[in-house]
Amino acid sequence: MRVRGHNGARAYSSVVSRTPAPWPPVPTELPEPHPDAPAAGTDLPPHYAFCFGCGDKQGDGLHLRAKVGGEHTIRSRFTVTEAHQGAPGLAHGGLLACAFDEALGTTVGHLLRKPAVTGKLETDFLLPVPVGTTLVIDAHLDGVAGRKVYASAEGRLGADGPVAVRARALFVVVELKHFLDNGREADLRAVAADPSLLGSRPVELNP
Ligand SMILES: CCCCCCCC/C=C\CCCCCCCC(=O)SCCNC(=O)CCNC(=O)[C@H](O)C(C)(C)COP(=O)(O)OP(=O)(O)OC[C@H]1O[C@@H](n2cnc3c(N)ncnc32)[C@H](O)[C@@H]1OP(=O)(O)O
Repeated sequence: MRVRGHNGARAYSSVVSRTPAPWPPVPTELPEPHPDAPAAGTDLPPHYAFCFGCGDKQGDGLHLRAKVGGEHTIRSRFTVTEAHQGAPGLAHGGLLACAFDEALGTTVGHLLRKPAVTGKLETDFLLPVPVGTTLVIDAHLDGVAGRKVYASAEGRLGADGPVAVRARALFVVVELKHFLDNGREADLRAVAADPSLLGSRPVELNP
């Protein structure tokens, strides 16, 4: 969207501007790591076996794998397959956004040890990502303001390659009730019957 400033000069809304808005957009605090947060170097299990981002039981999913980097960072990887194409031989942008949603959500969930959902997700696609590429995503917890959690990430074409995608997101901390009230009953029952479907959430689900 193009808008005009008070002086008549052309200005662009943040939707199309390449000049990043201040981030985080509100004053935040960076919390101490949660005492139960996994240590640096820990390989994280998929959080849900049927998750499109990380689940083992989701055939054409992204199968993202994550490892804790430091107090406020997690590194994730996924390899683009033929099932992830948008244009011939190139990753679909929406699937890349999904990978960042997963990588950022994993960072928030594991480092804060609180359930949170994506409220807003913004992506900058800087380079095409070919099929066969392993995208290496470094995600950072940037700050917390009440229930709002801000996180950002950059994804490289291989560990030492150029940055192809950047993302910034707002997650909102929710009660577990959010999932119980809104999830499909059959899926909640399946999880209650087989808690191993949830990789890292030691809670009882008894719908
Ligand atoms: C014991 C636990 C242990 C944990 C262990 C962790 C291991 C797990 C590891 C891994 C985790 C998973 C990784 C998965 C990653 C993928 C995640 C997804 O894709 S989630 C699916 C997509 N997202 C949705 O479906 C949300 C749908 N939206 C909603 O349900 C609501 O809108 C919700 C909850 C986001 C907010 O609703 P309200 O009624 O609760 O709260 P309101 O007051 O509206 O918002 C709270 C604050 O946030 C701001 N806000 C909300 N949405 C906003 C937006 N889009 N833009 C800007 N601000 C927003 C509001 O302005 C408000 O701010 P003010 O407190 O007033 O300052």
